[in-house]
Amino acid sequence: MKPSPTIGIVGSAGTYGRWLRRFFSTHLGLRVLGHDPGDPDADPPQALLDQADVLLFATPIRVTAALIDDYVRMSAGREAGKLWLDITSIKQGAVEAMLRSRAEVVGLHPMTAPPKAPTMKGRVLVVCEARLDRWRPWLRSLLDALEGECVYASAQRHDEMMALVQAMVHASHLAQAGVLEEYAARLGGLEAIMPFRSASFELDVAIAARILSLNPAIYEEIQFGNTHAAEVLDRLLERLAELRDLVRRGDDEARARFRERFLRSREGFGARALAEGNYAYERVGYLLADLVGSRYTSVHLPDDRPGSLCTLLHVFERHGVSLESIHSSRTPGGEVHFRIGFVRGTDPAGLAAAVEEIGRSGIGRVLESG
Ligand SMILES: NC(=O)c1ccc[n+]([C@@H]2O[C@H](COP(=O)([O-])OP(=O)(O)OC[C@H]3O[C@@H](n4cnc5c(N)ncnc54)[C@H](O)[C@@H]3O)[C@@H](O)[C@H]2O)c1
Ligand SMILES: O=C(O)C(=O)C[C@]1(C(=O)O)C=C[C@@H](O)C=C1
Repeated sequence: MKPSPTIGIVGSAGTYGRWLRRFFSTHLGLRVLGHDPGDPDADPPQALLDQADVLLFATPIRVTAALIDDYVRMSAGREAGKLWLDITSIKQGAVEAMLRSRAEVVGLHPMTAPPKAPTMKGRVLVVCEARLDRWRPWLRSLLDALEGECVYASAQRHDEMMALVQAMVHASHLAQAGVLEEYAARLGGLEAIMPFRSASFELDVAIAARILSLNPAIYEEIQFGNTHAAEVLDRLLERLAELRDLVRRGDDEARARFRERFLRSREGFGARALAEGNYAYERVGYLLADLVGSRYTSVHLPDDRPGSLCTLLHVFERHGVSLESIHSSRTPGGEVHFRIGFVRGTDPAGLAAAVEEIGRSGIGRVLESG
């Protein structure tokens, strides 16, 4: 095992492949080779098999196990002593295929689309250690550098969990999106419904929109490629059908049954999960409320040093502008920015002067102001 291994990424031109290439080369300073039929300048598979100490598969779920089998055949034993990784959303097929090689094998699953940030800080990363020995210290250093919240599981347990965490969640939101589409003609589309939103509705629509915006092949495969998904969908459908039947019946007995069968889930959740979930919801609710506030300024601070936020806030203080909220986020390009909300009745002239000073002095770059 080398301290600075060469990385080979299969699927290097894909959404995650590109993020990983940047992570390994820029963040870790490692040499990276990549193969992808979508990139005419990519390295041939043989170069990866010859030169890469760590081979990582970041390819479409549906083809990954068969592709790994091809690499096992092409590698013909050269992989002994090396480390093979994959990031497929369904782990059993890919991990079993990698185990047919002679390499050490770890399956990874980032529980997020590629972040705008350079690492996985704050995101969950599932780690399936299938055959790990000499590469263990390097894997540890990789996981540390990724800064994700690691959870360890066998590939089978991962897939069982994902039937709940992904297949059920995606299916429920895709079903909601379909119902909203059906009602759209009568009610005037989502634009007509949104003004009536609750925070729950807004979040559910955001989740559906997120799913519908990302790679459709991933969402298809998470339903069709996870052998545990159909059973979870059966359970979900049974619950919904039972609820529908009770609501149609509508008598006191049906209501009592609803309370017992549905609202009693609070006991199953347990006091702690209820309290934590409820608190998380409230925090997100405040965040959503802050983000729709119409008096705000979004500022990127180019000078990443202690005290630069304080300097920015002093500008508002000097111009007599009171802040109501402040949140950090990232632009689609990945730049950290602060969205600052102002109290009702803020003097527009004072605010304009503060915004002007921030831009002119170079303290920050004003991205948006409302
Ligand atoms: N995007 C996400 O949100 C996300 C999150 C977690 C895990 N994943 C997993 O990451 C993997 C890649 O997802 P993605 O979103 O980057 O998909 P993608 O479609 O953007 O990228 C896949 C890449 O694989 C390439 N490819 C196809 N066949 C190949 C072959 N024979 N050899 C080499 N490359 C080949 C494609 O040309 C493409 O560039 C999937 O297994 C997915 O489950 C994705
Ligand atoms: O949209 C996101 O950032 C996601 O979390 C994507 C998501 C998910 O919806 O579960 C989708 C596929 C990946 O396997 C991991 C996570």
